[in-house]
Amino acid sequence: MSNIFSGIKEAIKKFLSSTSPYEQSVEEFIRELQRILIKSDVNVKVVFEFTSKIRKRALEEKPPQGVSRRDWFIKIVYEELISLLGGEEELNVLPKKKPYVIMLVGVQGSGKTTTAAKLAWYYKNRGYRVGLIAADTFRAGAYEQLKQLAEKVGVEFWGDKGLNDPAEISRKGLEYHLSKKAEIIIIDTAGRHGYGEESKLIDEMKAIADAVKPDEVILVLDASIGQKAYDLAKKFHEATPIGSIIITKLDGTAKGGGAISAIAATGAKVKFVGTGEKVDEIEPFRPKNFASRILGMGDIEAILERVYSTMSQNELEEMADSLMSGNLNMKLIYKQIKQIRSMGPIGKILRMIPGLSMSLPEDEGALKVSEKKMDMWLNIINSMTYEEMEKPELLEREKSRIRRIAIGAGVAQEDVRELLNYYNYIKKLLKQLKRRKSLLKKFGGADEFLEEE
Ligand SMILES: Nc1nc2c(ncn2[C@@H]2O[C@H](COP(=O)(O)OP(=O)(O)OP(=O)(O)O)[C@@H](O)[C@H]2O)c(=O)[nH]1
Repeated sequence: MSNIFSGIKEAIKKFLSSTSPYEQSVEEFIRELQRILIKSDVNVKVVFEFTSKIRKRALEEKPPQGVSRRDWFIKIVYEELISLLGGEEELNVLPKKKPYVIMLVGVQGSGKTTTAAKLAWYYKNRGYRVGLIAADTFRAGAYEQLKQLAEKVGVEFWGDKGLNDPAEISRKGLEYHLSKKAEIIIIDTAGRHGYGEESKLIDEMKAIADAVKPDEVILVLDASIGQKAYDLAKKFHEATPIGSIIITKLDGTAKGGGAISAIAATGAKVKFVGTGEKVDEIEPFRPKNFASRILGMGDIEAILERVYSTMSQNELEEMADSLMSGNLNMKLIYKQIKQIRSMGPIGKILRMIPGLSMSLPEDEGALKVSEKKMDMWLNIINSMTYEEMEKPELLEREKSRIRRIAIGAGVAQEDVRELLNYYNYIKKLLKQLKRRKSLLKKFGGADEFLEEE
């Protein structure tokens, strides 16, 4: 099966093993990528925007020292794919307010009814009181289906088979659930009005939205929807502003490209994905995971790891340089603490300074700081004035500053003093290291000499 997943993986393999010049390999990869995406039902406009971004970056960006252009290119593709899928950030799927009214829209069979129940299950399990409303008056079975699912999940249900105006049903349902103190109310709407009656469906969505003023309209899309997705998403979006998207049936063999187009058409982000028919088969969408899956993470993991570790190595070196240039202040300490989690402790940075690694104390205990303490210290530095950050010595001279900073950061004065001690320790250490380095320089062959020491 040549789908979006296997196709792109194959193209990457070809790109990495190609012996053509870099620019030519990029062009070849891009042409292949366009072909795969269009075949997987991604809208043509979306495809060209996406690939021209990749091409531009691939030709303009210069990889940092130690990273090959081909590895850097893979990183570009990975990042652009994540951005196409909605960006690095995971969406917050919990409601911003209570009560929160969600209206599900989408064409017939996309999985709205099932998804309504899945959402009810998801939120109920996170402690919310959920209510469901059956406002699909077109499909005869929809009412019973949702009612049964509501029972299965164990949430309140509202529907009225005697009514045939979905807006009225929704309004009454909302009243009912509010009287029951529901915190999240989910409305399942119709997906069809009969052949060629699309405009009627869109009018109906508008009427429901007018009646209940939903906090969020979610477009439910079947992953296999195909080329129609882009236009369809646009149409729904014009009637009721789509806040987010749920892609269903991602467990199937769908090509999945249509869903990507819909994301681009609405500018909305994917909130959840459905991965099966059961009510618990729903999960928040993670663009990063999905991008990895498309690219075949196993294959590119080593490359990305190489690129990112070389990048942090370069940053480490930069920091070592600025430490050695002598202007140690709290801003530098702040920056260092912020990066410590991804790069390692200051001891590691100091060890990178050429020729000085051997001069560091064996026991790095004094250089180690717990994560909790790091957060506290960041707080403390944030409570300093710019002048104090530049010249921490001011705190030694005027003790009232310590008190003010402690109050500002909500910590004890002792904690401020401890940070100051750490700062003084690093300062002393740097001074020793510098003296040693200049002495060795004076007598020649410093670096090599030290390395052999
Ligand atoms: N494999 C799989 N099947 C799903 C998923 N979500 C829904 N389905 C199935 O898709 C079919 C249609 O789902 P419904 O929830 O009835 O669709 P609907 O959008 O409410 O349909 P209308 O009421 O006609 O608009 C059902 O057989 C569901 O079991 C999913 O994530 N994975």
